[in-house]
Amino acid sequence: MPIKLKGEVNPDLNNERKKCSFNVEEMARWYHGGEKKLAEKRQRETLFLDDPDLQDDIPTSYMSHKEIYEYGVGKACKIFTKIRALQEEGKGGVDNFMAILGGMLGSGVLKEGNPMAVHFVMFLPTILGQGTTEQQVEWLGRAWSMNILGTYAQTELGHGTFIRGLETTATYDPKTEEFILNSPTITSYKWWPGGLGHTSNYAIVVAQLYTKGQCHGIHPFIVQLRDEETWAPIKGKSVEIGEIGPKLGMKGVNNGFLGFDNVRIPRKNMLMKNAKVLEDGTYIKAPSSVLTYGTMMFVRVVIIRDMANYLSKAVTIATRYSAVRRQSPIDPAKPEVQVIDHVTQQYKVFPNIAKVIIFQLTADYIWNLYNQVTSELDKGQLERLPELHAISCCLKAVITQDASNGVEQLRMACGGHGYMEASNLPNTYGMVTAACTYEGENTILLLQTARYLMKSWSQALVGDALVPTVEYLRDAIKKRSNKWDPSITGIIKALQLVAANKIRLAYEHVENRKKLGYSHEDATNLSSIELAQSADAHCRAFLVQSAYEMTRDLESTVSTSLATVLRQFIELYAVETCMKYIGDLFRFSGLTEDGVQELQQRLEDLLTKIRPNAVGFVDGFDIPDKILSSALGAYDGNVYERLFLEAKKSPLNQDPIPKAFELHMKPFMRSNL
Ligand SMILES: CCCCCCCCCCCCCCCCCCCCCCCC(=O)SCCNC(=O)CCNC(=O)[C@H](O)C(C)(C)COP(=O)(O)OP(=O)(O)OC[C@H]1O[C@@H](n2cnc3c(N)ncnc32)[C@H](O)[C@@H]1OP(=O)(O)O
Ligand SMILES: Cc1cc2nc3c(=O)[nH]c(=O)nc-3n(C[C@H](O)[C@H](O)[C@H](O)COP(=O)(O)OP(=O)(O)OC[C@H]3O[C@@H](n4cnc5c(N)ncnc54)[C@H](O)[C@@H]3O)c2cc1C
Repeated sequence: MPIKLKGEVNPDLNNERKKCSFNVEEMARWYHGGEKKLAEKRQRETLFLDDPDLQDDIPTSYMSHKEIYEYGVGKACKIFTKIRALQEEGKGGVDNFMAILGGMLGSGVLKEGNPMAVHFVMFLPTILGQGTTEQQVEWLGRAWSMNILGTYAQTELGHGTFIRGLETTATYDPKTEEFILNSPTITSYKWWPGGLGHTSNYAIVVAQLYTKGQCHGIHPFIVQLRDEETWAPIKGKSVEIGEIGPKLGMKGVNNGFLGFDNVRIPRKNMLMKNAKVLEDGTYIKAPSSVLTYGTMMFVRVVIIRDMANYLSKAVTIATRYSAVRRQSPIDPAKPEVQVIDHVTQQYKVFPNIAKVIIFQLTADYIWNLYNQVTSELDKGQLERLPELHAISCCLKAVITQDASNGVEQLRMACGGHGYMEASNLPNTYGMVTAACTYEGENTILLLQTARYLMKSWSQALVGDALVPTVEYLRDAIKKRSNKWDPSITGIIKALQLVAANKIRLAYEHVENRKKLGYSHEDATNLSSIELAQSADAHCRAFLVQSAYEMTRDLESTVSTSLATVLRQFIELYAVETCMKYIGDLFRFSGLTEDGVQELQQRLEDLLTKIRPNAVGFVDGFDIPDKILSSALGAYDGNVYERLFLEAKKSPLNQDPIPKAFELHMKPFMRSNL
């Protein structure tokens, strides 16, 4: 019997949708920032997803490495042609880029990643944030219209995290008013930049600046890599360039390597909004050396929404599949149940739905804070930069880690079929887990936050004023333990108390080690497990608190029925966080055994309350099938038919007798007859 799609929605999914107690369209409006934004999102999606030129004729899974790249570049060009047209009509602006470059619409039209993404995510923002007005005039127009394509070349084969240790040199020659770029060692070769391999003809290169025989640390330079007409690497052998080879995921991103042999660039190509080199080689310092790190902060901030997007896709797939999949009766006398009725399955899936909401709210918070602080920086006010750096580092680390764990958990929640590429969960995992490493490896970002927390603790000890994100430390100094209070505000206080005590202990252990004669750096390294954990605890308390505060007036903005379900998810997030940190809560918050049992009961009650709304809730994320790209997660729930249709696409299934039979198996199987 030929397998066809039925054209009907799976009856179990139909029933789920009938059970939903709130209006899904209202949820979509709330989640996407209001009616206007939702309508724009849908228009944009229709424009891209219905374009015949942007359909996937062959799944990329069956393509070679080279084909994936060529196909990706072709699609990227089509995508940006459409974006250009929208710009010309005055539609969309930055929202279009946010959508098309990230894990929602972007991943729907280009599953293996976009080889031109770093052009918009880092090349342009670096020129904007670190170039002078003249440099912006010179470069931004051509870059914005994509007449040149750039990347951000910072990481080297030998150094990614410790960027002060980068080895590429840019030595100023006052005679010609040029910088000479060199890669003195194999470890100094640039390694990793997205699109560097074959897709960019310019790069922001981060290199050690030498002038008048002195090193002034790392600075950004605009360097041409390829001829604009022929695309040949410039000046014969002086630039060595290529791509680094296959990776776990992001297979279409064309990450590259790059080496310099006496490559000369004009003085004006050093980005000089902050530090400067004058004609005679005189170096003028920036108001703060960390301003060079600004682009990294920008990307850490935008990654948060990207993680919410990827997780929302994974959890939509797993929730719908869990409603369609029937396996094992609960009562042996009755039929097999939908797997979503197994409570352990609810525990795998629903907390991940909650995380999407929390991450989305956090993305709004951090984006607003980023915009406030950067507008202050433009006026020369640097006071709030350390706070933004501290909170963005731990949020990037915790949220990428949770999203990555979440996608993997959801893949497993789909059993064997989750392991199929046709589920789109393996590819989603590849995209998300990369974010745990890029833009600052997560452990070192937690340690950056911890560095700030140590300073904040010492300020709290002497009664100095504290910024809002660490204000709770002041109360914790007065009160080291608490009486357990199970309300949400009580949970927030308890999580803050855990964080504050972990910060205190890490601080005391660093200080004790210093008293034993260790240097500050060695004492810090010896205490770094506790330091990283204190930053993690700080971030988790922050996530619950900010979600609670950002939804304080929920009842006045949405219907009671939607507010009720949203509150259930926020409460589930808070309770699940407590259950994960139960040992810490016992240590520091006055939680008792009775309190734990109450939390367990509450967790189970919340799963039961959420159960009838789960499918409706993920429908409210409003993710079109073409973006989900999943046989398991499509709106109609025709899982088995779709899995079959996908399997039929395998090149091996195009011929009933495989070539390998005549070639290898037959001679082998008959050789011992
Ligand atoms: C016109 C333009 C429009 C464009 C529109 C387009 C919009 C696009 C939006 C699209 C959204 C789409 C979704 C996103 C999709 C994502 C796509 C994927 C792209 C992949 C990109 C990946 C790219 C990369 O990975 S680039 C390389 C990144 N590398 C790193 O992150 C390196 C990590 N290392 C470091 O950051 C540092 O080395 C560090 C911090 C670990 C240590 O540095 P250092 O040794 O100098 O510091 P310390 O001694 O520890 O500290 C000194 C001092 O500085 C403070 N500090 C450190 N960093 C910062 C900072 N960034 N900001 C502020 N302050 C900082 C630190 O706290 C210390 O302060 P003290 O006061 O002394 O304590
Ligand atoms: C998919 C992808 C895309 C990328 N795109 C770009 C790009 O466009 N441009 C670019 O310039 N780079 C890019 N990168 C590089 C990326 O930014 C680095 O890989 C990242 O910053 C981590 O650095 P590393 O690889 O040197 O790791 P390492 O620093 O070598 O980390 C190895 C281990 O050492 C630990 N470690 C290192 N230092 C410390 C410390 N101080 N304290 C405690 N532990 C420490 C880490 O925690 C980790 O466990 C990309 C990477 C990936 C995976």
